[in-house]
Amino acid sequence: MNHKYAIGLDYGTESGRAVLVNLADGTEVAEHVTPYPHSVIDEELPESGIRLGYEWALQHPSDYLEVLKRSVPEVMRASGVNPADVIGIGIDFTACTILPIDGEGKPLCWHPELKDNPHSWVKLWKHHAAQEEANRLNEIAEERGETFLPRYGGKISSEWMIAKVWQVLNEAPEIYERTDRFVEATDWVVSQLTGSIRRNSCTAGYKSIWHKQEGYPSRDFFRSLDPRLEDLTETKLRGEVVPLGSRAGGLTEEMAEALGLQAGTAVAVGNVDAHAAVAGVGVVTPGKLVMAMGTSICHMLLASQEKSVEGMCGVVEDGIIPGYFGYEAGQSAVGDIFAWFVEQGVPAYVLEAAAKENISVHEWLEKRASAYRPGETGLLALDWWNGNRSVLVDTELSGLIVGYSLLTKPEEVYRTLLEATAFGTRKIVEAFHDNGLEVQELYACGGLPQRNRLLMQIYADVTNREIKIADSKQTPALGAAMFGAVAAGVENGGYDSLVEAAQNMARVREERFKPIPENVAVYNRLYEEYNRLHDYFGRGANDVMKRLKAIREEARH
Ligand SMILES: Nc1ncnc2c1ncn2[C@@H]1O[C@H](COP(=O)(O)OP(=O)(O)O)[C@@H](O)[C@H]1O
Ligand SMILES: O=C(CO)[C@@H](O)[C@@H](O)COP(=O)(O)O
Repeated sequence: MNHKYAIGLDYGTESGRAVLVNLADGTEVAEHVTPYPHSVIDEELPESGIRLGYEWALQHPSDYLEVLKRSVPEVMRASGVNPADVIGIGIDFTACTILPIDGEGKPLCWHPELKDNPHSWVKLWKHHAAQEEANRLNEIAEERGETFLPRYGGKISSEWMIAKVWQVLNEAPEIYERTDRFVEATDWVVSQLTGSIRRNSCTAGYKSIWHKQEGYPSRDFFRSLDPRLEDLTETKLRGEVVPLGSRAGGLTEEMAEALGLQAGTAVAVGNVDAHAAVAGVGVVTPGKLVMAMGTSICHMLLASQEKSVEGMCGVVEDGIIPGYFGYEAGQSAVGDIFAWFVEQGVPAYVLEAAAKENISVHEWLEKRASAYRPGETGLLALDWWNGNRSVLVDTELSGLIVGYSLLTKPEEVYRTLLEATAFGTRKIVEAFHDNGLEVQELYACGGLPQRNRLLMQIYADVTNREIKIADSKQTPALGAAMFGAVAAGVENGGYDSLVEAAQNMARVREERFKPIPENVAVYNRLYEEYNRLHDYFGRGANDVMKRLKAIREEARH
């Protein structure tokens, strides 16, 4: 039998990977990861060493091309598959990760005369320096009674397109002026493959306030933000918005040669990592919440109706799986918090003990932390090390741990951080469920479920729900490959619809994490305490976290 294949390209926060997938059953035939040579640029610009502000997070667009040029030929070489049998390519990316480009599609930071200006670079999803713009945008939208606000849980995030673009305008008007278009990185990479820019409906909907029926907010709204933004959507955000699952174009001759594929191979319109993962775990119906668990968590849910839910990131028609309203919520740091603790918070004896046992520090801490019963540490944390995405939508909030004593051990703190992120997820699950969007079961994918069993048991206990785990280690890439297969179409050996692709290609593991009743009971009590802290520090009763940030800013200048 002559098998057909698609390549899924998954662009994460630290690295990008290519996965070659057999379209008959979703088998991942070969995969290759390329760490971004410049990683996350959050302290100083490459070469010039120009210092960046506190909440900045940039990337180098050349790193994205490096992923294509290293990882695609590598999966082709390793698999030995004939390029003629690779019929589609799909891409998923972190979002909202944006860059300013010139009229030829070239990133502004590639221009020697602009590269020393930090605003000419890619702003990564976790760039949080546009909070002032986001606050102002939300105030104005609320005053004007803008109807788009409820679709975004009442607040537009500083992580998203309009706040980031407005920051460029405020702080570097010359860069704004030179920008022909601001584009999502996912659309830019697709344009590098096909030769033309097509904006995808997913990032347009979730991150750029675009609506299938209503389009972008009015000129009047943008003028009320800043008269210079009045024509933003017709100029620097211009471009047809194309539904997810469509074909963006065919691979150019030049790219085909560089990647070892055939020119004309179907390329799907860009997608978001977490969103591609929903198809990747085979969820194509309502009631199943998918958690893409990595440096952050994105929570995705399908429904047949549009409802308002506090603090959700957005509801977009056809935004995840065509035919449904797709809901997204999230936590802006999860694995990142554990990484922070491992890198900054553990004493030397832990590092030595882990090295002696030949396991990672995470594994060492997990093993020790597993010996504790829920509640036994006496500690409780608020998981806001990178602000709060849902349900408070406030990047100015920060982390907190209560209950330290002279006896507190590193593994207890680690366990507390795992638990805090689980409480953050429960808050999101309840926000959906209490607003009439039922959440019956949880599906988990991403790097964390594969690496930390204690974490997954805690999530099952805290949410009191069974969790199914994706079989694939590369679920977003598998999902992206499905979009590639749909872009190619059944006539080329692909699929007619995403539902069909998911039915044939997606898998979850047999093993499930089930809630343990006695743990659930203790976590219910701890969650009440979490909720009290959450509302006290997060809803204005005590803005100490914001005051501390303001004092820090003053001290730094
Ligand atoms: N054993 C572990 N337990 C908990 N977290 C871990 C473990 N190993 C790695 N991590 C965290 O996983 C995160 C990376 O997740 P991954 O899904 O691979 O990346 P991304 O979110 O960039 O796609 C990092 O933040 C890291 O701290
Ligand atoms: O916000 C989104 C999607 O909307 C993510 O791209 C962002 O949180 C980054 O995800 P990762 O943690 O890198 O998987």
